[in-house]
Amino acid sequence: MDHFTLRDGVLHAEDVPLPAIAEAVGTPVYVYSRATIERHATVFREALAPLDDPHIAFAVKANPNLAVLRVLARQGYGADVVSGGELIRALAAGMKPADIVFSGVGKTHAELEQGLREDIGQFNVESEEEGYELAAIARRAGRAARCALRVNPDVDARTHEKISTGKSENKFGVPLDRATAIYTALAQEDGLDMRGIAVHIGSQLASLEPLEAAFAKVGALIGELRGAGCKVTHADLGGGLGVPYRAGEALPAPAEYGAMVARVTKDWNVRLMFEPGRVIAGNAGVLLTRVVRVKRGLTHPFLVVDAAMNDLARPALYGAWHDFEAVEPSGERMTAHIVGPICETGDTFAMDRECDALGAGHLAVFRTAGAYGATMASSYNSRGFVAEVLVDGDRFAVVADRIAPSAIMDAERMPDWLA
Ligand SMILES: Cc1ncc(COP(=O)(O)O)c(C=O)c1O
Ligand SMILES: N[C@@H](CCCC[NH3+])C(=O)O
Repeated sequence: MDHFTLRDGVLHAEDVPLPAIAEAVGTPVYVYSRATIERHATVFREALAPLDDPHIAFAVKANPNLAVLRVLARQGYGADVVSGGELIRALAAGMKPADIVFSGVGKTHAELEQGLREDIGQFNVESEEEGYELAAIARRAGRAARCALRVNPDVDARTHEKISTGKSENKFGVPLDRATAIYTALAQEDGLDMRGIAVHIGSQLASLEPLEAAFAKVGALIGELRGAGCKVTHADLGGGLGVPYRAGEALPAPAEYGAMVARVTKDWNVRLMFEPGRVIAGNAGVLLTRVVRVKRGLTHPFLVVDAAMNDLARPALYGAWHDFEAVEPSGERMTAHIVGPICETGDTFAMDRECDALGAGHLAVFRTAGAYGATMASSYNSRGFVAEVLVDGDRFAVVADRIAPSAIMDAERMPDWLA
């Protein structure tokens, strides 16, 4: 359930009519609902109630907006970060260093130093090479970095190939059959406190089976590691739960996920950690856009909207579906190609889509845009960066300014030799 509903024929975010936001901030603009974020945070936490003191780290990549992170920090959430930039954001939003997990296959030397300096809770080490580099940095600082070893369980997550991370051909983690040797070797390093295993097989998972298969392999590995004399006190089970992108789509509920995790991990005797992203933020946001014009097409009209692939990349990147609705539906329907203004055919949100009838100047939303939306924006075609708004009851605030093309140009320099 989300808090974007029609009231008196006008789509609202909580108690705020979306036309009021378009009027005040312009379009395109992302609109997030605080109540929905909090509800999802609560639902996910409650789904893990059968577990003993789970640690939940929001995957910052899904929505790194500072205000969104602050809402989650107040819910007791930590952060899963994958860059120095995300680490700075999580700290700025009020997340405690101890509640931060640093994932990522390409942490630079500087990022490893930064994580250590901030004394973050855990590094999810993705290779033997990274482990030795981190150990050397930590030793020099007279410290021991708390680490989990991320394993690649070679499980097909049955999601889009570009967001699948747990197959042996994917770059993430170390192969399971080498994990015990690597863990044992890294555990000898003075600079490392090897304390657990991490796994994350992909995003937008529509079924629990691949997760269960991956977790079962982690369970066996934990047994093997302990048999080899290693300490294992933590297991990070990543994120990945899918969300409905189409009204009525059935996906595993967080409670089913929690029950499965409790069943599979009951004898592990570790502190479990989680890195949910999309399931918290996805349906907590919409992208509000205005129809620029309706252009006659061969089969159907083109609805040219003022949002584009630079604002919401998922349809262009993954062929992803986002429900599209009028803000003030007339009751009439149409079939249209929904496109942005960018000079690429890929700047297409939907082809042959049946939707509310819309005309030039009308407002509409792409739903389920709260995760992997604004965070993946670019300024392609010199369009500037999209604005973001957070709604809280009957009030709203701009939580990210629209960055104008001229401001982006300000960061560019003309070399002397072209002056
Ligand atoms: C390491 C890691 N953790 C967590 C996530 C969050 O995934 P999701 O948004 O699907 O929950 C991702 C993204 O897939 C990831 O790569
Ligand atoms: N960007 C992807 C998700 C990537 C998950 C990152 N590990 C999407 O929009 O679906």
